[in-house]
Amino acid sequence: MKILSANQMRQADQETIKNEPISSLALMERASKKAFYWIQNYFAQNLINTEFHIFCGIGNNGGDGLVLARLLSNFAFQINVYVVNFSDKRSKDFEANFERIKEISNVQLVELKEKADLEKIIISNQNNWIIDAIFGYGLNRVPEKIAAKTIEFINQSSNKNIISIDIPSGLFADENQSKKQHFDKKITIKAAHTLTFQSPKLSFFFDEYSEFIGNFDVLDIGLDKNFIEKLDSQNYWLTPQKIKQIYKPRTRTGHKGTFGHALLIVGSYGKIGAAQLSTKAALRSGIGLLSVRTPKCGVGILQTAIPEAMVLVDDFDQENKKSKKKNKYILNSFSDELLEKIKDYKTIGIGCGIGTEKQTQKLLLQILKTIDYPIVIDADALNILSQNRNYENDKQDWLNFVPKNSILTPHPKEFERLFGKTFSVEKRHELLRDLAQKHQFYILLKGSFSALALPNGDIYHSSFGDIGMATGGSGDVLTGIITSLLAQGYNSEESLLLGVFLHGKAGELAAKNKSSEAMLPSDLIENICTIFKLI
Ligand SMILES: NC(=O)C1=CN([C@@H]2O[C@H](COP(=O)(O)OP(=O)(O)OC[C@H]3O[C@@H](n4cnc5c(N)ncnc54)[C@H](OP(=O)(O)O)[C@@H]3O)[C@@H](O)[C@H]2O)[C@@H](O)CC1
Ligand SMILES: [K+]
Repeated sequence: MKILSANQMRQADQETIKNEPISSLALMERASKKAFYWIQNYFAQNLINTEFHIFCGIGNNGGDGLVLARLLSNFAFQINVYVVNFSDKRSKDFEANFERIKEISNVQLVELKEKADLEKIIISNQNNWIIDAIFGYGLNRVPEKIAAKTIEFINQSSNKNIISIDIPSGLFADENQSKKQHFDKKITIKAAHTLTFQSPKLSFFFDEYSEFIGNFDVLDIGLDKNFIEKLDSQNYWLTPQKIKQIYKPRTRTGHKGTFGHALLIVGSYGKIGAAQLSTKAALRSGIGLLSVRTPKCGVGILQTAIPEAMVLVDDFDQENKKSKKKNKYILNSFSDELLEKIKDYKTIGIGCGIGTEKQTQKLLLQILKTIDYPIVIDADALNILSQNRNYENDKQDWLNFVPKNSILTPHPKEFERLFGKTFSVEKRHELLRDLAQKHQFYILLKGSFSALALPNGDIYHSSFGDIGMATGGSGDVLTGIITSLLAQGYNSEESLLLGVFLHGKAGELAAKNKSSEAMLPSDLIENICTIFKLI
């Protein structure tokens, strides 16, 4: 699904009004009704006992708050509406709804002009909920005066039951909105739920902002689909619908060769667990044949634990004879014969638990210089790349040896080591896009919302997953999955998107069954089976 900018939302709003046609007042009613239905469904029988405190700005976000107040007044116990008078420029549709709300008896209307007005507000924790309709996508500078005071007041209230309409007030929908000002943490609503209209906003996908957004739901308010189709956007939200288009169900015919043969280069002494996790995950994700290269010390462990995997043992003994330096605890560089062999694999996944020893560095360089097919580069392989950046001489910058269409999977720290620090998350987002375009590879920036940057400049954002996945080993599982999909003939884009989906959904299921605290990366591997069946 396209992620629309605030400007595009405004255009879509105008086009819908013109083409449907519908008045802007009726569109506001329709949008707010969607929010009302969500609330009705969420509270169910409790709605009648709930007291709402609805803080409304004076623009259309505030207008939504007023409509919501009117609709809720038929069901809820008590409604308090506070109009935050941060400006005299009340919108037309706000005014229209303001006139209507005055007539409703169980709605208490309070106008806020200065800090002293806030001191009179009492919000208890018992069955009291706050609705934030102060600013929507129209926010274009950091709130001040009464708007700032109100937001601080809400955040300081002990009541954390906050629902934000469209976007938490104080947060910019996207960087273009902000006139280059950075948002102020203290003056941004911390919502438990955000009910957003038509399209999620870009800022929802930055981990740094998730404490403000809480859980978000996108409400379809029927904006002009044809117009949205034509809008240019390079930001997407990864949806199950997209995954359905990618997934290729298997037919009756086919053999193990049909589903590809990959090589995983993983593990070192003390990190054979990483090798096991990536290997198991690759096998569970449908690969035809899997070979694993792991240090000699890991061979027995791997062969015992995972009989389905083949271990590439060629040249271990030969190498040991040749050079005393070769060591059984780390991944050593390959012999020429072995290097010749690796040209035949469909793909390679390299990095999980490999360490950054000199010999292992040499191995990575050999691989990058030998093959021309896309591979998956993770963890220590990324760290090795970052130790071998050369900004003066392109020919010595290892990043330039990465085969086109390969997939790099850094977490934010690895990203920073590899590509440098950025001033803000928005800048990092643009850097991510530029890098994928410049180098023509895929970058998966991992996080609780992962960003998947494609060489054509598009970025997909994934909201699949669970906080329980933030643990050692989770990334190894993902590398195994993506390598497996690449080997099966999914192209790099498909492997990346489908891989992130399988991994994220497997994590959600693990959290559901075992809790975010107790789940393990091994649980993700077991759950891949169920997730395949759900696509
Ligand atoms: N998309 C859709 O189709 C639909 C959208 N709908 C709703 O409309 C919302 C957008 O409404 P909106 O454009 O009226 O802007 P909103 O966020 O209410 O702000 C009001 C005004 O505040 C001002 N302002 C900005 N920053 C400021 C600051 N720091 N301190 C003080 N003032 C500040 C700024 O005006 P300015 O002063 O810059 O001229 C701005 O115009 C949207 O989020 C959704 O809830 C639905 O109703 C129907 C369908
Ligand atoms: K809001």
